[in-house]
Amino acid sequence: LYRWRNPKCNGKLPPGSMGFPLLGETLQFFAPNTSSDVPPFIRNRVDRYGPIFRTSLVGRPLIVSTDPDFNHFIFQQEGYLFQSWYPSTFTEIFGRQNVGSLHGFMYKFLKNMVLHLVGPENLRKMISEVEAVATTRLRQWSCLESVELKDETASMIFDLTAKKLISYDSENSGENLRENFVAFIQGLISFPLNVFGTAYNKCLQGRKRAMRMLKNMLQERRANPRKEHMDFFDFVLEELAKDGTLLTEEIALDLMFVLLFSSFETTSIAITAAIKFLLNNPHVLEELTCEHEGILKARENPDCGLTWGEYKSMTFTFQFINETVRLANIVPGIFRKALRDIQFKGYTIPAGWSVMVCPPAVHLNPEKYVDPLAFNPWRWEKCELNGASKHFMAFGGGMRFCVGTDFTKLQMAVFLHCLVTKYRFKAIKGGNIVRTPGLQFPDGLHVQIVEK
Ligand code: HEM
Repeated sequence: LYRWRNPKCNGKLPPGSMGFPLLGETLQFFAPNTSSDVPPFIRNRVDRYGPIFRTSLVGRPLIVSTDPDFNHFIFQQEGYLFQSWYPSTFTEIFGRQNVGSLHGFMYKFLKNMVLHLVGPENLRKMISEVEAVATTRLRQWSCLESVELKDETASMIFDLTAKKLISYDSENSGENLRENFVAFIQGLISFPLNVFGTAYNKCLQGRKRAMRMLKNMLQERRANPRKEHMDFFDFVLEELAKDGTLLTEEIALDLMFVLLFSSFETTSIAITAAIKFLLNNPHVLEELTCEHEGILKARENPDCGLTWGEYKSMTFTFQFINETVRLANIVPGIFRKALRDIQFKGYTIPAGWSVMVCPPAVHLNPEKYVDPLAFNPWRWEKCELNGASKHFMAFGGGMRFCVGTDFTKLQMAVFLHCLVTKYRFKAIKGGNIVRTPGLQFPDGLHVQIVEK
């Protein structure tokens, strides 16, 4: 018990409690809460121990940071003192000595891939596609009494994203890839008890089935290769054919899984949260509608679709998006591992310990955001809206800054344009905030959408 509570350290550990042996403080950490504020687990410990504290989750020692300087340091030291987490298969395949170089390679591969597929050049071409999808979905939804917004937007965004990244077309596919992701997500940050019926078990099963589908798709593509590189599979097959590549089929499938997951779930939560904020703040809806109606009025040819110039002119919309992701805190924790003993502000973080940067604490800091729980897009007026800072990390920071940010913003802005110019909407039921340490969203928000 003494050793559990006082882990070995060549210096002074940050203060905190390691909880009970093995269990640590896992149960307290997983307790859901319904506030938009900093999770009570974090708030209570910051009050007691200060902005950097230690704890233990699911058997692993963890340092939690709400300190802007330490967060910044962690992001800047990516690959040197800290490393982000990737699915475990590659450690098993390669053994410990190669993990560093493989990790760097995987990161670059993933980043280049996303930039190829949904980077600036392709985004321009994508506007009309996103507009067409949003228009069709909204028309369908307006024929229904009400829609469960989170699920419907997730299905819309998944179709858009999976089509871009892996040419997956849900309508022409027998098995439903998204359903497997849903099972995976629901148990992603749950207590790791792998027995039939638990969320964790469903999560593992969902991942297994999704991986099997991706594997079949890759094999099909291998049998029918294409000349032009248009999606993730094309790039993977090219890389696999190279001599001396670090990529294996297994790693490629892992990356594909991570990418699909990190792209569609986040964006659909962001859109659902955006609508929830619009419902609660009619004056914001008014300003947003005004901006988008202005775009239509200024258009010379009313039959034309949205243009890149029009998209870039949506100043208030970009402020609105930033405020949405600040308050929604879609990614509640960003995890790293310390590669060696690290000294910071008099504390020592032992090598091998996990570190969690806590964006909600940063985004709800009253010293940086006046009245932090108020939804106020105007607070972003004249602020830099792209990139990250010590006080804004909804899309991460440093080397690992989200490569899908522009794609997400485009999808959100175009969807909002279609919504506010043609439809009215009202809440029918649900929509309370339910937060767990995993992904979080307004729970079961049903809205009715009617044509103007
Ligand atoms: C609202 C939407 C989104 C949010 C809030 C979000 C958030 C984040 C955050 C916080 C990180 C940093 C993770 C870390 O440092 O460990 C990240 C990285 C990343 N995101 Fe996003 N993201 C969003 C949308 C997307 C989309 C649409 C894509 C792909 C098309 C995407 C692909 C990625 C990739 C590839 C990384 C880098 C992963 C790595 O370096 O290991 N994200 N995102």
